Amino acid sequence: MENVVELKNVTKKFKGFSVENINLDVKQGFVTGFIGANGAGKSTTIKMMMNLLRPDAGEVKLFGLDYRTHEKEIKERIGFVYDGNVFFEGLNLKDIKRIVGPAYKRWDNQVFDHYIDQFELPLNKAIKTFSKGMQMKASLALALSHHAELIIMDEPTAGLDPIFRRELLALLQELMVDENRTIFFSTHITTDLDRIADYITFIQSGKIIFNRSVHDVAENYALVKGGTDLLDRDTEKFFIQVHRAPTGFEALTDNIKDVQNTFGDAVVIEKASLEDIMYYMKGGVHHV
Ligand SMILES: Nc1ncnc2c1ncn2[C@@H]1O[C@H](COP(=O)(O)OP(=O)(O)OP(=O)(O)O)[C@@H](O)[C@H]1O
Repeated sequence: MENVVELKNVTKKFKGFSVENINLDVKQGFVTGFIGANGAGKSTTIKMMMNLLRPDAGEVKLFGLDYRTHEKEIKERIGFVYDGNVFFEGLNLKDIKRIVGPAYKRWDNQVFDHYIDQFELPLNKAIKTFSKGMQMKASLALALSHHAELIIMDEPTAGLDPIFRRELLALLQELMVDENRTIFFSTHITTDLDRIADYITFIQSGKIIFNRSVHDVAENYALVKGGTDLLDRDTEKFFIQVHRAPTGFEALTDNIKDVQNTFGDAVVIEKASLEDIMYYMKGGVHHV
């Protein structure tokens, strides 16, 4: 299986925060969702993928190529969507089409017009008058109009109303009919990922905790509920984090087999959602 993005031992240090020694492969032909708490390092990682930030150490490769020698070729093949305003504020979409289009070899006016129409965006109004959601749509229309193989998005659903959010997810699914296409996007709305993601990358405090298929995540993690009398030094080792309440405990495990063998019917084992996993792993992964 080919990787369209490869980060090898990538480190970026800021004052008070660093992305440490990240290794991350993004697989071609799949949708990967990038999750993590506020300030976990998602945007920093994405910026390094886009060469908007240079790592202090390590290697960043897109399509097996290095930005130092193939920047233009790499950028031709990526569609980038992010929250910040990428456009000159005074310009309208007609101007932007005229300016951005010729910069790409595979720019397709017809596709651009199609999305502008579908997203109901005005061509003649200055971008600065657009709402946040409209700006995101405009950014998306531009990213989709040059037949990009890899779509990288930093929180594309932020600021979108629930209806358009669903439409966007349906659109992304349609795009994936092209088997060579890859989508990598960060989000806080983990239910978006239930709909379309094949892989989940989870970052916490600048470290990649896992990069696994949705199936693997579902198979490996579970929520366990039971009476606190079941907990002792030995049994607590099965859990990543335990929350105690007067009515009993609730815990996340990545060791479902041992939990089943030890507790049998004395506990309830439930599917852990991505939110559950993020919540219980907050503050670091440590077996209690
Ligand atoms: N240019 C910079 N200079 C100094 N610190 C920075 C810089 N860019 C990011 N940081 C810090 O790095 C940390 C990670 O930020 P980042 O934007 O990557 O997080 P994130 O996971 O995208 O968060 P959010 O979900 O809130 O968007 C934060 O503590 C932020 O303050």
